[in-house]
Amino acid sequence: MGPHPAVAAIRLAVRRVLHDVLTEHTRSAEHTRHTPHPEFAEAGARAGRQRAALPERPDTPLVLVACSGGADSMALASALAFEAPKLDVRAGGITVDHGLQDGSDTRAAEVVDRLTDMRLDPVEAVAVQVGHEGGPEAAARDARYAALDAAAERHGAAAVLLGHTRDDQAETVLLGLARGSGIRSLSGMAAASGPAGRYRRPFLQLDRQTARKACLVQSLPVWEDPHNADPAYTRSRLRHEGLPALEKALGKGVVEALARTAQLSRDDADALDTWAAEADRAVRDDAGRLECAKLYALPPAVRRRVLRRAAMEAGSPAGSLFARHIEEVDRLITGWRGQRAINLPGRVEAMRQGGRLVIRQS
Ligand SMILES: Nc1ncnc2c1ncn2[C@@H]1O[C@H](COP(=O)(O)OP(=O)(O)OP(=O)(O)O)[C@@H](O)[C@H]1O
Repeated sequence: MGPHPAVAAIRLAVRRVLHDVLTEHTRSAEHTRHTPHPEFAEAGARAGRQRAALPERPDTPLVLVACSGGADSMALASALAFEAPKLDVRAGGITVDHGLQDGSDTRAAEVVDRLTDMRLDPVEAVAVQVGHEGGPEAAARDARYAALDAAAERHGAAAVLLGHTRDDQAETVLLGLARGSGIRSLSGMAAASGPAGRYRRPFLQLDRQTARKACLVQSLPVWEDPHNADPAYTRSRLRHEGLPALEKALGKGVVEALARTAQLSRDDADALDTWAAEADRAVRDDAGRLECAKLYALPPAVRRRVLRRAAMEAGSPAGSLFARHIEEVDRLITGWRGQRAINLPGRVEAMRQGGRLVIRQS
């Protein structure tokens, strides 16, 4: 008898990602072998040789699972532990202790024990200090990713797996929708993100229920994060009140539809970004200044992206540059009536000078 369908589903999802990681690892190992490091190349050329010996990369890549001890990431860890040895991939695990609840260190130690029992190696608990910037959720996330990045570097990991599910994706899409900031935020989380696509989300197409079921049938003890049920957190309210209400009103398929929206929006947003990068070159004069008449002729979605790029180039931080800022700059093009310079985050100002739009440090 084969594994329970839920277990088969989580394993398949992980196997697919491990295949990708392996393929990329092999490709980059080949590349490293055949492309001499600049220093070595120079020394080699001086010595009349084209290639210099380089330390070989280990042939078995390491994949780490980021595990909170919750159902999603425990299911992920179990699937990684099962699939990795079959593919000649090394598998390890990291749990982050945010230090936000009493006994969080004990819990982190328990997660370490469970991952070790699954024969993952290396396994590590990392304690972090959570600041306040951007609110409690954002601060914890920033601290967590910083710790995961550091762990990945320290261990030379080829990838770090995260347990986000289709339900998490649906929540992210709804949060983006409610922010009113365009299709990039509707595109939710990417299957691969972070430095060199380090973070992978094998369960992005899988529902949370399947991950839970897989833990249940494998008798994996899971920890319920009290924050996940805490109505003080926006995401928690969405999970426990918002989405169930939507499902009641619109039917059960809404989570799947929202996740599909994420994928479609991502493709659209990527296309528009590419288009905007091309338009950016086309709307500049010989001195590289933005020409208002050419900007005016662009479709609004492309023009706003060109303006956003220009503001960021001038030093506006992406995180504080909102749709309303860009709309105001856009009115210098589409609704010109002699407005004054517009202040943007990061001490950047946008103004119209003759037929040109100038965006610069104020
Ligand atoms: N404390 C932590 N240590 C390590 N990884 C974490 C931690 N918290 C979250 N993660 C990673 O980020 C993913 C998303 O976490 P989040 O808390 O947003 O979702 P979740 O649905 O509650 O996941 P889980 O059931 O695995 O806790 C987790 O699946 C896990 O891979």
